[in-house]
Amino acid sequence: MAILEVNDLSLKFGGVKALDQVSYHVEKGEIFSLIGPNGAGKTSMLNCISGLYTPSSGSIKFKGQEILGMKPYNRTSLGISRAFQNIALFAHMSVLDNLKLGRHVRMKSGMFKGGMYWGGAEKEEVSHRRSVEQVIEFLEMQDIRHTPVGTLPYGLQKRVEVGRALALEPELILLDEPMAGMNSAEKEDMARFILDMHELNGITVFLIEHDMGVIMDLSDHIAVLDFGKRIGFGTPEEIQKNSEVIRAYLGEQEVTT
Ligand SMILES: Nc1ncnc2c1ncn2[C@@H]1O[C@H](COP(=O)(O)OP(=O)(O)OP(=O)(O)O)[C@@H](O)[C@H]1O
Repeated sequence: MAILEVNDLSLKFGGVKALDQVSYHVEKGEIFSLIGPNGAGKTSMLNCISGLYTPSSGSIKFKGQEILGMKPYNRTSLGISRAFQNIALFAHMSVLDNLKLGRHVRMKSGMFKGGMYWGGAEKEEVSHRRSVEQVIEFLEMQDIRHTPVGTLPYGLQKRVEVGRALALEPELILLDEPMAGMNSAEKEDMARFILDMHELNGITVFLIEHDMGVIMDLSDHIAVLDFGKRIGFGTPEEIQKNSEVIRAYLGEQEVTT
């Protein structure tokens, strides 16, 4: 069953077609990757799914429901969360507080509502805490729980950014280059976390990544963009044999699977 269906999606910036009638679908429970050269439209696609950009035409359905026109926080409530390419955390706050705040600002009771319905807010606080603790354990961040995020090495900051999205308990997690700038040990850890979130927690993973070894190893299906157009869609084997993809992108990449 498709958890996400993107149909004929187009997005324009002035004369630039960032996305040009792109269609594909993501199966529930799979690891799906979107690849392509710099400027191909990958981040723009994530921005359309998470609600930061409004496409000029087309449709995006999550679990059969049209989500275009919905506010980003409503998409989060439905079960979509996102880790940003450029880390979107509060540098002076601890890992724990960043994860808690991530949930507070994106989930039901705001501070005002919390003050009015104390019982509800208290229950919610307990559920925030439980979810955040689970994420800290899952991503092996116990040792750094009280460390200000800004003092952590880059690879760990990326891990906290992924944790912030995971703490929202998504059904679909959007990961924008979660391994960019990491060394190979950090990449291996992140690849393991991605596999575990998918295998142990049944989360559907939507991944943007430039490391083709990682992509070919992890993905169930891949879509390829070039200048805003979809030039390939299939399994890693099919994508590696696709002559248009090889010409536009893979030819210049090192694929070590
Ligand atoms: N807010 C914006 N305003 C104007 N143009 C934009 C905006 N966002 C993206 N674009 C343009 O849309 C096209 C696609 O950019 P996008 O960032 O989505 O590509 P990408 O595949 O994610 O690239 P990269 O791999 O470098 O992150 C580019 O031509 C880019 O300049």
